[in-house]
Amino acid sequence: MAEQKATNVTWHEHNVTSEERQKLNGHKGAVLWFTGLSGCGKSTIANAVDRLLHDRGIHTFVLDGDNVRMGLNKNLGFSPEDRTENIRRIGEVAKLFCQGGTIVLTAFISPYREDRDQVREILDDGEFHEVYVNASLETCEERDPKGLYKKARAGEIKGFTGIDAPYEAPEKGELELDSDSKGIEELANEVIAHLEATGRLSV
Ligand SMILES: Nc1ncnc2c1ncn2[C@@H]1O[C@H](COP(=O)(O)OS(=O)(=O)O)[C@@H](OP(=O)(O)O)[C@H]1O
Ligand SMILES: Nc1ncnc2c1ncn2[C@@H]1O[C@H](COP(=O)(O)OP(=O)(O)O)[C@@H](O)[C@H]1O
Repeated sequence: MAEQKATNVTWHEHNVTSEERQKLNGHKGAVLWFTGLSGCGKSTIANAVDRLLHDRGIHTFVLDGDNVRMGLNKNLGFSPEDRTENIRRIGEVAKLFCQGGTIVLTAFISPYREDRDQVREILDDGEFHEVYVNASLETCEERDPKGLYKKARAGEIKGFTGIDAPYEAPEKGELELDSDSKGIEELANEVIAHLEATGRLSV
C-alpha cells in the first residue's frame, strides 16, 4: 500500500452522481482487468472486446501496457517494486474512468496476486472483473511477437515474466479465457457474455 504523503487534503464529493451517469450512458462502469503472460493475448482480446462494445454504443477505453509505460509510468521498470507501482497507478486511473461511467479494459501482465487484489479493493462491489487470459508459456514463447522471449532465453533481458520472474495466476478471478485453444473472436464473445450475465451492460 502506498502511503499518503500530502497533508491538509480534503475529499470532494461529486455533484453528478454515478447513478446519473449510468442513466445517461445506459450502462454501468466496470474495470475488465486482463492479466496473463506476455503474448497470451491480453491486448488483442481487450481491443476486440472494445470494438464489439463500442459498436453497441457502450462507452469504453483500453489502457494498454506498452502505451502507459511510455507516458504516465515512463519512470518505472520491471523490478518487483516498479511493477507494483505500475499496477497501483493503473488501478487508480481505471477507478477514475470507472467512476466516470466507462467500461475500462486494462491489458497488463500484473504478475502479483496481491497487486491485483489491491485494485479490486479500491473499487466498489461488482466493478472489478479479473480476466485471466490463460495461455501456456509454451504457446506464448511460440507466438513471441516482439522476440522478447528469445532475448530472455539468451539472457539479454533479465527478470522476464515466466522465464526468470514470477507470474501468479488468479485463484478467484471472475473469468478465465483459454487462449491456448480458442480464437480471439470466440474469447471476445465470452467476455461480452460475462458482462451481460453480470448486468454491467444495462442500468
Ligand atoms: N522483464 C520484462 N518482463 C515482462 N515484460 C516485459 C519485460 N521487459 C519488457 N517487457 C514488455 O513490457 C510489457 C509488460 O508490461 P506491463 O506493464 O504489462 O508489466 S507489469 O504488469 O508491470 O508486470 C510486455 O508486453 P506484453 O507482451 O504486452 O505483456 C513486454 O513487451
Ligand atoms: N487466442 C489466440 N489465438 C491465436 N493467436 C492469438 C491469440 N491471442 C493472441 N494471439 C496472438 O498472439 C500475439 C500476442 O498477443 P497480444 O495481444 O499482443 O498479447 P499480450 O498483450 O498478452 O502480450 C498476437 O500476435 C496475437 O494476434
